[in-house]
Amino acid sequence: MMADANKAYVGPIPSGKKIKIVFVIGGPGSGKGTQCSKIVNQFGYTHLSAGDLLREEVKSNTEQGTMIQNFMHEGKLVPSDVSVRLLLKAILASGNDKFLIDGFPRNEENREAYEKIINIDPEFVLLIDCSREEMERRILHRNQGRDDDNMDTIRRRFQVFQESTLPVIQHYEKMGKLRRVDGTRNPDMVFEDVKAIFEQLNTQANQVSIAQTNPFKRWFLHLCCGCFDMQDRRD
Ligand SMILES: Nc1ncnc2c1ncn2[C@@H]1O[C@H](COP(=O)(O)OP(=O)(O)O)[C@@H](O)[C@H]1O
Ligand SMILES: Nc1ccn([C@@H]2O[C@H](COP(=O)(O)OP(=O)(O)O)[C@@H](O)[C@H]2O)c(=O)n1
Repeated sequence: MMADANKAYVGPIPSGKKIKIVFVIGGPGSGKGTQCSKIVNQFGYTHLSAGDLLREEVKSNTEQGTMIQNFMHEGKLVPSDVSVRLLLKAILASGNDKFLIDGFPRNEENREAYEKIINIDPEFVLLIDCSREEMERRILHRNQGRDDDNMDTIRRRFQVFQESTLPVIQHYEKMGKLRRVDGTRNPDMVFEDVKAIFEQLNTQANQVSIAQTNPFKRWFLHLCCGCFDMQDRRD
């Protein structure tokens, strides 16, 4: 059988490599990319945008690129095994061990394909909430020359968000993994809330590693937390 370069085998991720994943989801134009670049600057994650990876693939002028372009032009979701394999390839190519996956999963099929192919439990799922009017206004002013930023395609993308992404949101909410921020405010204000969520994750991770590695520090931490507890009660 002829090897097809576009469907070349990728993966799996070496077991034993501890990788952190955070999904960033929200409607089109909610500010996912904008917040991701702030998170990258402050917390050292690698930003992987499913949409950007697909747009890169379109530029390759392959049969797969043309297929992707047709889906994106209509505002439809590209088949999940394509987007998941692009994500896997990008994770493997990066030296980093923590990733923001932006614009993914967008439907249950995306989520299931991810669980089958990559299967790294996300630390949490950041949802950027924004009103439709505000998202529409932002997209129409985005001015990045994207051929899907036109009124007909935007309508279809909103419909996909309502019908296909909401079940994914509900899934992670049930699992206690959803962290929701109000994205209608200005980018710095939104980031204040986003930052607090990531800081909380760091604090939890530090406490776990201290507790695992050093019994004296564990005792000290316990003592401090006890003191802070008492302080709180006094206030
Ligand atoms: N909080 C915000 N307030 C106003 N404009 C914003 C905000 N966040 C992003 N934008 C602008 O809105 C447009 C869409 O943002 P972007 O981050 O590309 O959204 P998404 O990745 O969710 O599609 C961009 O032009 C961006 O500069
Ligand atoms: N998981 C994904 C993400 C994006 N896409 C495609 O990429 C398009 C643009 O997604 P994007 O995340 O770059 O942009 P926004 O729609 O969020 O503004 C979507 O409308 C889909 O056609 C996809 O098929 N599957």
